[in-house]
Amino acid sequence: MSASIAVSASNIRHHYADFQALDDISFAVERGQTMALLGHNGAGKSTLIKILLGLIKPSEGRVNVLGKDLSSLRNRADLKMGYLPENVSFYDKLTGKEILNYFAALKGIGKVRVEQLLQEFGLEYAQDRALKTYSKGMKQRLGFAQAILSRPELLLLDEPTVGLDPVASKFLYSKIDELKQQGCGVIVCTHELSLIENNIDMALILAKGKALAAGSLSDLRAASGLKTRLTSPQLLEAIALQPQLTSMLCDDALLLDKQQKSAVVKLLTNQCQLFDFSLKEPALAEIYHFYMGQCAPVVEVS
Ligand SMILES: Nc1ncnc2c1ncn2[C@@H]1O[C@H](COP(=O)(O)OP(=O)(O)OP(=O)(O)O)[C@@H](O)[C@H]1O
Repeated sequence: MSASIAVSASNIRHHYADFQALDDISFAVERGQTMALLGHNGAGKSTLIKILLGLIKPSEGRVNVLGKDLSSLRNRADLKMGYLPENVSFYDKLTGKEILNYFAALKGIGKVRVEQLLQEFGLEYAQDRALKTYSKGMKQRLGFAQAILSRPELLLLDEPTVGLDPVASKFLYSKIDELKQQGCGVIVCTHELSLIENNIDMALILAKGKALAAGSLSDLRAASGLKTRLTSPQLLEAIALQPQLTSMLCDDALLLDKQQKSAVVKLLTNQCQLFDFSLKEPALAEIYHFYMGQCAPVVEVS
């Protein structure tokens, strides 16, 4: 196992009684990389997170966290792993500082780190207030501070920005980026595709317990065959000069596959003197919907 791998899962299967929640899931996240864990409700994301945390044992398969095989590990607490659950819920009569001090004591971490985090997350002013007086964003920042108390080398985040305003979300992603730069591997489970798009290196898309796709964003984009959109205010004039482009026109854009892209850009700049154009690669949401469309419809049973 390479030392650069933060977490890897090999051929994970899990069933609850006779229901198969995960079917042959494999992936690896390197240190310094962020992987988005995506999928519909009930796809198996939380089950996978619980397996990575060692909270449930997979029916089959192996998990390696920071170079250690989870199944043979005696004390999971020794692993430098942080976790932010979907709904941060701490005892709300305690103050922010008491909560962090409580977790710090459990993990054998000194109070200086708590003070540093309260300051870093802009919670110093509210540190002596009971949690019940905190806003959603403040609770989330406190939850995130708790998750990184032990300076984790692997961080698992379940819907870290749900319900947060854009500034608060940006702040959390800037913190995630700092951790990445320090070599932390990060897995983010989220439905907020447009928000996470610029903050991830790879994605694992689950549907009904199976991996529909896994890899870097550019690999997923290429494998999907989704096209790049080229738009320009002078597009119609250019097409009048180069009528062979008409077949690529859809609505107000040229839809280009990987092979066509550089040839068309060359044609537009050299032959049509068109320099005012923009290229838009398929967004993560389009890629996600493309792969979801490959599997049979997901029926949600309540
Ligand atoms: N303890 C359990 N016992 C039986 N079935 C379970 C249990 N936990 C989860 N499941 C089932 O396993 C499947 C996957 O659930 P999981 O919570 O992992 O999905 P998810 O992708 O996290 O969904 P969501 O996005 O809604 O949180 C679902 O069909 C769920 O009903």
